[in-house]
Amino acid sequence: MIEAPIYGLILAGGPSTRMGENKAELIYHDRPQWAYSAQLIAPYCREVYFSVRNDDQIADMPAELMLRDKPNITGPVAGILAAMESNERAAWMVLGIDMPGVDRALINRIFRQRDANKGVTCLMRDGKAEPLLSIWEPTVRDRLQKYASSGKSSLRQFLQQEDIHIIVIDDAMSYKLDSIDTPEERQNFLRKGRK
Ligand SMILES: Nc1nc2c(ncn2[C@@H]2O[C@H](COP(=O)(O)OP(=O)(O)OP(=O)(O)O)[C@@H](O)[C@H]2O)c(=O)[nH]1
Repeated sequence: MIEAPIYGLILAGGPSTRMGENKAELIYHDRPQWAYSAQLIAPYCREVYFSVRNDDQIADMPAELMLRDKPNITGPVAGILAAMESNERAAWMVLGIDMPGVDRALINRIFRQRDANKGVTCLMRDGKAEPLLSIWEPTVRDRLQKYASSGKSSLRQFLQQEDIHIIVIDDAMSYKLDSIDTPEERQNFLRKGRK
């Protein structure tokens, strides 16, 4: 089987309500998190795009790299579907914008252990699949479209009904996948590298 080429998708379309400022623009590693996330996955991807709800959401982000959400769908599903429909032959490596603990070792692991025969390759921690660091194959598109058009928007729920490839993360490393959603979690992360 010929594996689909991987493109990158940084999910950056959330309203960041709990943080109170756009999580994509926060500085963690000496640069805005959108730029850091893209640099992290770029070596594994043909191109990296940013998934946004509208064009003017994030300062300094190159407009030609923004992929707008599919209308009438809410949440990250709208971004993943828009990407899958923009290039139907691509596999998409998806990374949430609010996971500053994700490092090259984790990206390398999912890339190397990808199973393109399954619809989605996903990391798992604490017994749960983590949809915000995952690889989506083109074969899953139709089912995701149907799922979204029935009004559902939970990525985790979608993954539960799919035959996915799971990569289990060691308990000691699972904190790296934490999303940093509040100012308090951010302060902790900046102080001690975890929330
Ligand atoms: N493209 C796109 N990405 C989204 C959308 N909603 C959330 N995301 C992304 O999905 C990831 C997880 O988002 P959440 O933490 O659930 O939501 P959030 O807006 O970031 O934060 P809250 O408003 O505080 O819940 C982040 O990378 C978000 O940028 C959306 O409607 N469109």
